[in-house]
Parts: sequence; structure tokens; C-alpha cells
Amino acid sequence: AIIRRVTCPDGNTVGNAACCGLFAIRDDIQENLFDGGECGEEVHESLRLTFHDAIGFSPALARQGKFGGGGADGSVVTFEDTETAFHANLGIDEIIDAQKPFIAKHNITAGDFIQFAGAIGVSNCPGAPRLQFLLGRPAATQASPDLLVPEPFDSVDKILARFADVGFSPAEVVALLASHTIAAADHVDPTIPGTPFDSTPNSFDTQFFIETQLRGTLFPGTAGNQGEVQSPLRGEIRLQSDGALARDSRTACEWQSFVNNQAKLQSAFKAAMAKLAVLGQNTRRMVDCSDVIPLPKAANSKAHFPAGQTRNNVEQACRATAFPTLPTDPGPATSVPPVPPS
Ligand code: HEM
Ligand SMILES: [Ca+2]
Ligand SMILES: [Mn+2]
Repeated sequence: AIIRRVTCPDGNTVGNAACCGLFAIRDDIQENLFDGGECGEEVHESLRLTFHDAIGFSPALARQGKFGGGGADGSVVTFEDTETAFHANLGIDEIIDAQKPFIAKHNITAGDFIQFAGAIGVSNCPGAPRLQFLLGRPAATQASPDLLVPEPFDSVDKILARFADVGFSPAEVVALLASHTIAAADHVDPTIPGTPFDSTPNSFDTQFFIETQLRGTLFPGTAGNQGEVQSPLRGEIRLQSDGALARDSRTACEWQSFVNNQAKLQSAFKAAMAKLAVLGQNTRRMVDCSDVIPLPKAANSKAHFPAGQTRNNVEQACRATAFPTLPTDPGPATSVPPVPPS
């Protein structure tokens, strides 16, 4: 087959000329939003933002004759005052404020920018897949309704129902939660901002699926926070929802299947993110600009139990298959350092 390439005015080559404008945006955010191509706090927050914008969508509400939200339409930025006041969006205002000057400066809608920044940001994380990026989301018309973003204290029933409303199976929910391999919480326990969900928050690896299956023994900061359960490691925080999904009979085997399976982690997350990024959007009016997204580096670590942990600490939840055999890191019990603020 003949692969046609277009040469853009700036010398970059791309499959579709409509994507040419994205190279300048890419270079600008890599340098000035992501600190020169890091997989740090702004990348983590930008990925979270892709979700909080897109999940503002409910076909169930629409069937009742109500406005169900526009999905991945940028409403979280355009109607910032409304949506940042939603309880589940606590803390999202910081990355919105960081992204807004870039949206204002470049000729791109807020909806496109949010998903583009997420895809570029994830590409900075070793082990990540190259995410799809489709261009062409129109401007949002209204704020999303409240109560569509899942909370960490929601039951598994409620979480799976919310995702089912937008077309995700339980297996796809688990795949989307691979996002928590490059993540930390600032507000669940406000006394310890930047506390990661796994021991490798700058690496898109399978440690999140390993460490969430370990028996929780401690709170990294204070006890009694809503949506938090005990974690196995000092410096690591566990969401109640992640702990529950790892142990629920509907999701536990899928959860375990990601352990030490980097190829599945990449393909399943890529596919689920491709759906998330276009929720509520008409993809026939969009252009595939995925070739503007950089190819991520390979994973830089091998699946392991953190030092001090073995399979004896695994709370086996999948009944069908045993937990994979993994080596334990040498040394004293792992203590996870916080993700530095921007
Ligand atoms: C059951 C569904 C989910 C729940 C209940 C949930 C909940 C949370 C909570 C409470 C935080 C911590 C926020 C803070 O205190 O700073 C968080 C962080 C994060 N979430 Fe989720 N989340 C869910 C699904 C997702 C999905 C589908 C994605 C992306 C595709 C995502 C991406 C992230 C990222 C990247 C962070 C880290 C942000 C940072 O490090 O600054 N989450 N999530
Ligand atoms: Ca990780
Ligand atoms: Mn953060």
C-alpha cells in the first residue's frame, strides 16, 4: 500500500494536513507544561482531567429527557466555575488553570486540548502505550450535570453501573484504572499531598495491580479519610474503590491478569482510552492525528513485590488462577517517596 504523507509548513510530516497545527502545541506543552517531557505531576493531573471531562456524559439521563452532558467536550474547562465545584472534581482546578493559557494561545478547542495533552503526557511515561488522538471536538455548550464522576467511596455496584451507562464493561473499567499506575492523591488525605497509588508513579508499569492486591496494614498519613483504605507500604495510599475492584468477584481476575503483563496493560489501556476520549463525540467528523503523539519509551522496571512483601501478603481474590510468581526486591521494606509538586 502507498502511505501518503503530508509535509507541514514547519517541516513535520503527518498523515493528514489537518493535524499540522498540533506539532507546535505538542512542543509547547512538552517544554512548558510537562517540564521538558517528564512523567510528573502535570502529566498525572492531565490524564485525570481527560477522565473528569469525558465521564460527564450520561445516556441514561438523556433518556429521561434531561441534559446528560457532552462527554469529552472540554466543559470542565469552559464551565470551570460549575464543574470544579463538584465534590468529585476536588483539586482539578489546578491543572485547568495550568492548561488554560495553552488553550487560549493555540487554535484548539478545550475538548481537543484536554485529550491531546493527556495523550502527549502519557507518552512521557516509560511503559505506556501510544494513545490514539482524534481531532475535532466542537466547543461545549453546557456544563456537565453533577454526580457523574465516580468517587473513591462509591460501591463497586455503583462504579460499574456508572461506567456501564457510558458503554464500558467491567473489564474495560479495570483497564482504565491502569491510569492509577501513574498517579498520586493530593486531597484524599490532605496532610500528605502527592502520595502515590503504587511505588512507581512515574512508570506506566503493572505495579499498581500487584500492590493493590497486597494486604493493607497502614495508613500513610492520618486514619479516617473518606474513600481511603489501608495500604501495604509506607508512603503509598490506597483508594477504597481500587481496593474493592481488586477484590470483587466481577473484576478480580481481570485485575490480576494485568500483573506482569505489560503487553496487555498497553493494549487494553490504549483501547479503553480511545473510547473514553471520544465519549459524546461524533467520530465521523474527527480526524485521526495519532501520528503526532510520540512513541513512549519501554518500561524501565520488571514486575516485583516491593521489598518486605511476598506472595504471603497477597489477598488472593481471583478464584480461577493463582497469583503470578514474582521476585521480591531486596533491602528494607519499601517506603514510597511523594510525587513532588509542580
Ligand atoms: C472508579 C473510578 C475512579 C475513581 C473513584 C478515581 C478516583 C481518584 C481519586 C480520589 C484520585 C486522587 C485525587 C487527589 O486527591 O488528588 C485520583 C487520581 C487520579 N486518577 Fe482516578 N479515579 C477513577 C478512575 C480514573 C480513570 C478512568 C482515570 C483515567 C483514565 C483516572 C486517572 C487518575 C490519575 C492520573 C490520577 C492522579 C492525579 C495526580 O497524580 O495528580 N482515574 N483518582
Ligand atoms: Ca507505576
Ligand atoms: Mn496531583
